[in-house]
Amino acid sequence: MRNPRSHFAPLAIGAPEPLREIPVGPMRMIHFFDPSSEKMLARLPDMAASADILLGNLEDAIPADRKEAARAGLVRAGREIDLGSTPLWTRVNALESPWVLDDLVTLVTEIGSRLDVVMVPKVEGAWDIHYVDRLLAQLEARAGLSRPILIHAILETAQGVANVEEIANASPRMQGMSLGPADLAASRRMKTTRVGGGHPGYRVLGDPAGDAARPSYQQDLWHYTIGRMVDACAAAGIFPFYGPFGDIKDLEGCEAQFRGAYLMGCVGAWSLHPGQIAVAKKVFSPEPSEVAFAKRVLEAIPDGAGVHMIDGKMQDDATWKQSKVMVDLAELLAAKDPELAEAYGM
Ligand SMILES: CC(=O)SCCNC(=O)CCNC(=O)[C@H](O)C(C)(C)COP(=O)(O)OP(=O)(O)OC[C@H]1O[C@@H](n2cnc3c(N)ncnc32)[C@H](O)[C@@H]1OP(=O)(O)O
Ligand SMILES: CC(=O)C(=O)O
Ligand SMILES: [Mg+2]
Repeated sequence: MRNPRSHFAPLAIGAPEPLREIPVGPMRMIHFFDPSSEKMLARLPDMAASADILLGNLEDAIPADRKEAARAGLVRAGREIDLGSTPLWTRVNALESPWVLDDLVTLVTEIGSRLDVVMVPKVEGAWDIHYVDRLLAQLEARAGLSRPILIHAILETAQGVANVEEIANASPRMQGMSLGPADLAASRRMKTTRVGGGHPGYRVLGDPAGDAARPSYQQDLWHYTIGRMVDACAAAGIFPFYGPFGDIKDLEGCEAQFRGAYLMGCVGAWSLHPGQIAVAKKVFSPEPSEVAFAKRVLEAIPDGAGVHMIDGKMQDDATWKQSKVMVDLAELLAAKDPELAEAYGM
């Protein structure tokens, strides 16, 4: 941990000042695209209009012989394609890989002023963030950038989960974290072959009750990790995200998995396919009826004090704060989405 007095000092002479607050905008989905694919690049303006965040992926899913093409495609996207105000992120290759140094040097030098966040895979501890932190500062200084590029860590190794709090607090550049259920499953030696979602074998069985069939319920394999991630992120003032749901055609399963994460405190999830954008939008935008109720609570207790009854339910300071979370999110989303503004009466 750095001396608190120097925590917000730039890590290289000439690098921009670290931010005190992480920028907040709609973050319901981080939409992944393959920048080595001409077809996906051609679709980017449409994707930018429908996704909250666009991410050019350079790591897993990009084959070794297309790594350089992907990097070059992302530079082109950042320079030449009009993405409006949609934030542009990247996922660079893993820190031990032969590509990551060129990923960082090229992207910061060529499109550093357009790039909002660098997602770092397989983060194991604060030392990984410190490495990227210092390197980004040096590159930002050389490129003359005026705004720091933020870091988003993927939580996808057992060691990373064990160190989740120190990762969340490793740098003022930390924007947030995503669950990486595929690599995490492998790292933990879980016996699954899926990318996120549940498993029919992971369930609890009710006690025998005579001849009646015993009730049985599937459980969420990711509950524990999401809980740890949400607490670590909230405590550090950064944002937790569910990661990918790999069964592209199972939109119902995707919705259920995203909803569990939303209810537990995640602000968004990844979309790997255009069909998942609508799912994330639906799940991570609060229900109009919940927003209406939350507004009633805020109006009933305008100074956040005392105790009240609304529809038979006790309301006090704590429910006022919950309602504020809901209404603040609704206002943020409504400011950019006329349909939601109407649904929320804002
Ligand atoms: C564990 C992890 O690390 S997850 C993160 C890494 N993985 C990724 O980034 C995967 C990103 N997604 C993809 O590559 C693709 O969506 C796939 C391979 C999963 C499925 O692709 P396809 O089989 O082409 O799907 P499908 O046929 O339904 O695609 C329909 C259209 O959407 C396009 N499309 C598919 N995915 C995307 C995307 N992520 N962004 C933009 N367009 C897309 C296809 O190119 C196709 O376009 P067309 O109609 O002009 O031909
Ligand atoms: C998200 C990711 O990279 C994983 O699940 O492995
Ligand atoms: Mg992974």
